[in-house]
Amino acid sequence: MNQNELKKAVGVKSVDYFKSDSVVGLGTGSTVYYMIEELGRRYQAGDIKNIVAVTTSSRSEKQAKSLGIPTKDLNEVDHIDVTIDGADQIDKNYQGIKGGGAAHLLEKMVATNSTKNIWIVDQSKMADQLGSFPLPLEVIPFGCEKTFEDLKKENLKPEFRLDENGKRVLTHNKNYVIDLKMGTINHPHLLADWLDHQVGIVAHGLFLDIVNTIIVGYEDGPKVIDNIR
Ligand SMILES: O=C[C@H](O)[C@H](O)[C@H](O)COP(=O)(O)O
Repeated sequence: MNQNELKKAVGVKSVDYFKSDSVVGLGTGSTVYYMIEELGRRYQAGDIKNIVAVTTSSRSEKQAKSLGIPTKDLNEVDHIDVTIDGADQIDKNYQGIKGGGAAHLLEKMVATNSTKNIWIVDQSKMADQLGSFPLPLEVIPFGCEKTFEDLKKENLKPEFRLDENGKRVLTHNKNYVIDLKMGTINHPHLLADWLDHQVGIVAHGLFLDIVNTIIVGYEDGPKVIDNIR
């Protein structure tokens, strides 16, 4: 199986966790794409009824709407029952890095308002330690060079994320993305705490103590890691 087939297998399987009469959270990314496609199929077939979806990007919102899945803003629901999202890297303690697609601010807000969080990944995302995947930050443009210098002083190896035209990538909220390319993150909680206290950083991609279930795509089929918390 190639990587896309592994992503599709976990995306399709994950929809078993969505139930009728619920509020569902839809993450972002190439793995989530397959999940939303399958959710649309089951919704149209009437196998899943009476749901409303809160999305984490305009991409996922557009896809959900194109399949007829009703959507609402996070402000319009009192909670989300189950959110299914992708991840960029997951360590042996099931902590994660997200934001490879620059959607981590909305994803974190949706995740922290969800009763249950499920991540769907192919096997290449599983690692002993976090950090070989660069850690994304969303930073406000105001004073961003100062923010950048502060990160540099801490030896966090910051780089502004650029698009194919060499322009700084803009997030949904028109902020910049800085990727930290420090290689290995030895103390994710300490780093998350420090980043949480930097004023110009709106969100970082460390998703710690959040996930409840992970579905990993292997050659011999998806494996579910359940009851993580
Ligand atoms: O910002 C993007 C999100 O955090 C994605 O969920 C993450 O990058 C994984 O995406 P993919 O399934 O495409 O690897």
